[in-house]
Amino acid sequence: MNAPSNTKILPLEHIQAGFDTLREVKQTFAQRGWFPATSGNLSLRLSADGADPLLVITASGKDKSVDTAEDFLVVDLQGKPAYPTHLKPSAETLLHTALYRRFPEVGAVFHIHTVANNLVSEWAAARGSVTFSKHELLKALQRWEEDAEIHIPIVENHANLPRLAQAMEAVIHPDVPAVLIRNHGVTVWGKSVFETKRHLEALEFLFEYQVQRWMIERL
Ligand SMILES: CSCCC(=O)C(=O)COP(=O)(O)O
Ligand SMILES: [Zn+2]
Repeated sequence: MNAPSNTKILPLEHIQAGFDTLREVKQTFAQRGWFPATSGNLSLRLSADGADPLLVITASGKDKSVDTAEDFLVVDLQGKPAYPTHLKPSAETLLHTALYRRFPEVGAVFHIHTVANNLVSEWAAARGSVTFSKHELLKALQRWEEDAEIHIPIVENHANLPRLAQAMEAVIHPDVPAVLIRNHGVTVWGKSVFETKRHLEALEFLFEYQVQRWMIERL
């Protein structure tokens, strides 16, 4: 772990457990090719009850398919490192902190770039959202009704991160745990690492389904 031994912010074991948890997720997603070209970022809240305003987040610009001692750091809800470190938090930390501030129950936020999520975000950008209905996997997003549907909002890919965070904050809905960023990727959240991973897997399934469906329809 890259935290100095005199860290007073939380028990070191607690921080180490957060690093270990995110490392497992990082390895799983890397094996799926979900972090091309250093893209993607992961974070979790360092307390089960939301009392501690500290997060573990991936360091910026790392090859996320490789494990090193410098993959994660701890930041506060403003995205500032919680202890002196040469590591830089993810360039997209503001997107994570905006979600933790807005939803005290959010325990983890994941962001990945895939061809499928980029294609869907581009295809539906003019509408401002993409809708999925009557899919079994909507249950993984807490939609249990037979005629369930979900609208995933899409924002433009502003290069200015505070602007991108603002755009995302303007469209997030408490019942829809994801935002697509046009030709960039998807940011997904949930109450726990388990729930956020389930949300992301369900959404990536739906994005791939959509892309393959267009291909079939054009045959
Ligand atoms: C080459 S990826 C461009 C930045 C990005 O979109 C991303 O998800 C990764 O940024 P980070 O600073 O978290 O490594
Ligand atoms: Zn990104």
